[in-house]
Amino acid sequence: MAYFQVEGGHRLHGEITPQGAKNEALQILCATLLTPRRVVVHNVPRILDVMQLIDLLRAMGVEVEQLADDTYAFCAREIDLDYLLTEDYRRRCARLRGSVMLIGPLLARFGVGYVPKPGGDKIGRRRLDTHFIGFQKLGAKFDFDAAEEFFSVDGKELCGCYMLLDEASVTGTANIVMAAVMARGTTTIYNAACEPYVQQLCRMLNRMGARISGIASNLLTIEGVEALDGTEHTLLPDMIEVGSFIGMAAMTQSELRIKDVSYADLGIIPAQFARMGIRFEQQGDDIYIPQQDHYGIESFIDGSIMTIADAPWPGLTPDLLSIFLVVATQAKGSVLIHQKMFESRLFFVDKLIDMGAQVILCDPHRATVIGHDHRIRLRATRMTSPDIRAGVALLIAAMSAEGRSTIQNIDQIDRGYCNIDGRLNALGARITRCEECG
Ligand SMILES: CC(=O)N[C@H]1[C@@H](OP(=O)(O)OP(=O)(O)OC[C@H]2O[C@@H](n3ccc(=O)[nH]c3=O)[C@H](O)[C@@H]2O)O[C@H](CO)[C@@H](O)[C@@H]1O
Ligand SMILES: C=C(OP(=O)(O)O)C(=O)O
Repeated sequence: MAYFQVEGGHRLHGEITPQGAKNEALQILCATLLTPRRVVVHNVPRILDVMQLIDLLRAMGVEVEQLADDTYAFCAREIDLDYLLTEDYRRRCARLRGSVMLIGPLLARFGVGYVPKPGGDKIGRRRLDTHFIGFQKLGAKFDFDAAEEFFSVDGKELCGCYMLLDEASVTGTANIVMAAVMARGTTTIYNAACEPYVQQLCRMLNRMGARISGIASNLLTIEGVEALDGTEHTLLPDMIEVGSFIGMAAMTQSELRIKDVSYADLGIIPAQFARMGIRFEQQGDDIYIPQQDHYGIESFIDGSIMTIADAPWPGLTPDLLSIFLVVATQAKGSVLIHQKMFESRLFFVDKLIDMGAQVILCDPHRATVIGHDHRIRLRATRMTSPDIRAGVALLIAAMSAEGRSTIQNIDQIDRGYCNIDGRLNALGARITRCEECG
């Protein structure tokens, strides 16, 4: 199993371009199943989750052609529906969360969809009720084989309707939208997730001939059409990578330019880093972070300790809270990190505590961090990456620490960050990828 050895204490300098967005890529690649025509996707990140989904599509019968380093053409002329009942399909789906979004397009186009319990980060309960209640509202029959952990939906004639989602699930909204684009009549989805990646999906579907309005709001209206055409689509830069790099620059006291971030799509993320006291400038579509010896966390106006909490878009994405937490360990001041959506995502703080960080895990959802203001450095240690974002948070901690740290289970990091060691070493980091057990 591969691991990283990280020599801490080296400042970064230079510029870095974020990869295409992982979570958008997973939606967009699934949407290629909606048409027998060719769909070309640009800015595809070479990360484990995306490569595994591409392989899975290929195994289902999709013709996949790599046109350039980051550009792929997909043509789902024929799909082998029998393959969906094989052990190989189950095994591949179980490797990533995004596989759950195969079911909406399959249902729309072929009247059936199957998916085993999808993979992804083990960060707490990750229910799929929203997805399947939505399909049922459209008229599909739903079955869950609890012993096999296998979901099936069946519905040859989907019918548009009004639905109020029980939660603004990101993949749930994407899945239901994809199922509804070719349903008969009009579907209205209230309490829809509206983050930029869902917006991007809806815009791509409209370019393919779908009729979706209300994009960027939580009320989507979809008028069903007979069939969809091919298109070309470019993925947005990954906002979680952008946030990870802002945090990394602050924590390692580095000067960094993050190129082409699509600033308008970052929502509240820059403002939240500013509240941590991190200075940066928007320059064109870049974010420039000057070298800073100290950053001080703001208090609330009434003087109380600030809370950084996640919320459905346009609130702060839960995927950045691990980064905020690690950055706070070297800030001046205190902050409460409140991870509301996932209940098992903060346990990695034990490792930060081993490294000398002042963190109190109040309960599985909340941690209080008292920053060292760079007066005490973290100590290197040996750790394991429990999930993709905690993995990068630990990498940031190791890069700022005194001495040489080891991070195991880096497959978790590779799931979502493309060649992270190579790209950071080009900026002055000292990360060595080792292939055997360390
Ligand atoms: C492949 C992919 O795109 N994964 C992302 C997607 O996962 P995913 O689509 O699986 O996440 P959901 O949006 O369904 O829900 C995330 C968690 O938040 C809870 N929840 C959600 C909405 C809400 O209004 N209230 C609430 O409590 C859910 O119960 C669940 O525990 O969105 C998550 C939330 O941004 C991100 O962390 C994941 O990186
Ligand atoms: C939770 C995440 O991913 P996934 O939904 O793919 O597990 C993430 O990207 O932070």
